[in-house]
Amino acid sequence: MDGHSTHSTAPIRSRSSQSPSPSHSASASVGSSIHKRKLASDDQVPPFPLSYSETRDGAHTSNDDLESISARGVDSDSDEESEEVVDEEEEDNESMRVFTTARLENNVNLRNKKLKTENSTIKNESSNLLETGKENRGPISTTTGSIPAPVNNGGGSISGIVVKEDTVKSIFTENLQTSGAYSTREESLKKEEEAGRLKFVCYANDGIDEHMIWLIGLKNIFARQLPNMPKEYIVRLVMDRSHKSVMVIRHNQVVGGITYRPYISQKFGEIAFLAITADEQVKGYGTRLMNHLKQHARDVDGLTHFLTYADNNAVGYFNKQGFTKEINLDKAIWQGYIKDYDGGILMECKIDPKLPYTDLWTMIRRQRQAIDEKIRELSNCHIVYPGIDFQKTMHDHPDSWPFKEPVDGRDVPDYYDIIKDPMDMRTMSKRLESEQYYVTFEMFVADVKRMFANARTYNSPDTIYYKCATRLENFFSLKVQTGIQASGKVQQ
Ligand SMILES: CC(=O)SCCNC(=O)CCNC(=O)[C@H](O)C(C)(C)COP(=O)(O)OP(=O)(O)OC[C@H]1O[C@@H](n2cnc3c(N)ncnc32)[C@H](O)[C@@H]1OP(=O)(O)O
Repeated sequence: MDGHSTHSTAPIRSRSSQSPSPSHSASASVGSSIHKRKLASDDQVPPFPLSYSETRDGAHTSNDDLESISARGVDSDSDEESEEVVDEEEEDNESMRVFTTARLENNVNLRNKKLKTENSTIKNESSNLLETGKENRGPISTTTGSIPAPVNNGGGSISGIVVKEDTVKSIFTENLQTSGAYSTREESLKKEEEAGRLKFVCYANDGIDEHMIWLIGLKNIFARQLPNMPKEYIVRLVMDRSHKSVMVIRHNQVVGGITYRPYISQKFGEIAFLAITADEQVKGYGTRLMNHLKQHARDVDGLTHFLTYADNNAVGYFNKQGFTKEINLDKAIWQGYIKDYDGGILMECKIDPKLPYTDLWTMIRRQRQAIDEKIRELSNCHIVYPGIDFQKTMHDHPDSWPFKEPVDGRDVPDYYDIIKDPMDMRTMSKRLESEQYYVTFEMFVADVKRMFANARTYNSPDTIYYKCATRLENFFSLKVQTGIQASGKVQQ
């Protein structure tokens, strides 16, 4: 089904006007980076559809599913004025309880047993939260079961394009220097993926128990990281069958994800929610997640663009992921399909038809290497000269004694009247030791030449000072010449 008719009759995409409950504000202390945006205030709370409603891309959403997953009705939450964080956690537990009851009661005992263990992971996570005020602290020791790897049924595990590994250096510090933080983080996360410790999966509400558990985990992260967003609304979109969620799973725990709605016929997707759990932010997960999302949305959904209302605080992150405030996508394609948020800025990202998003870092590294090679062809800036040992070269020479210290104006009263730009070896030593002053070899040579020129300006040719200056300068020039020739040989 296509067009706006569905939009007007089944407002699944509308966003509620529900003002954030105090519980959402209370949880603002939980995360290091809390999402401030909320739904536009003039919107109405969209009712759950009365029955299965067909969405534009043909997906179905069941009222019963949503209601059974949501712990409380929309009204109950919107009326509450003084909810505590504890209530929020209780709601999560309650949500899990209703979810498991609705979903799992018909399963065989063995299956139930297994899922109970899995649920205890999430429940333990909640109780852990009550104690620590933080979320998703990694695997919990009491957990004995593990959630089986999700099945790739078209939207499952996302794999990147394989790139030859031989160009990839493995030493972290070396990579940081040669490739920058982006590539280093991406490379290390890719290694985690290959080792099976990290995975990126994409699921919708497909009724498969394991997938539902992941989605509930993601919903919990959104609820805490986006405190101004009504939780029912989060549940609704995450569980809406026309939405998909790309999730980061580390050690079998959800640590973040993106929920988006692909508008297949219009070839664009709307990112509804995005969050990484507080403990794991700014470690590169958000970037890698976005790269997996782009690759999946392009290769599986056939999308060419993403739109999102980015929270003001997250605009910097979206910029770094290639989103701009300039919207190039024809308004007719998206207007009416996506919903305004207060405190959000509409941003767009064009998905490149060819880029290997999950292996961008190898491209960046290769481009960097190619540029380095070109610079080497065109300039000598990469050449590091062996260096001249200033102390040994000059200080030990028998003619250096007149130049070792600055001229004392008390001994030579008119010296500084005649020599306006004095120089001596002590001053040059200090400049050398600072490692800041002589940024080029030429600057060093200029100081040496000035020192000798000063000596010959102030003193007449028959003086010892004049003669010392000439002999020491000849010696120095010879050393420089020899040094340059030697470094030329080193390069060959
Ligand atoms: C549509 C929406 O849902 S908008 C709301 C977005 N979600 C939130 O704000 C919830 C709280 N925040 C989060 O969950 C996370 O911080 C995210 C999802 C925004 C980013 O995930 P992270 O894993 O922290 O991102 P990642 O580590 O990959 O950082 C990528 C880059 O973005 C920068 N960055 C991360 N978060 C932000 C931010 N809020 N503002 C500006 N820059 C940011 C990082 O410093 C890093 O920069 P670098 O590459 O120059 O070093």
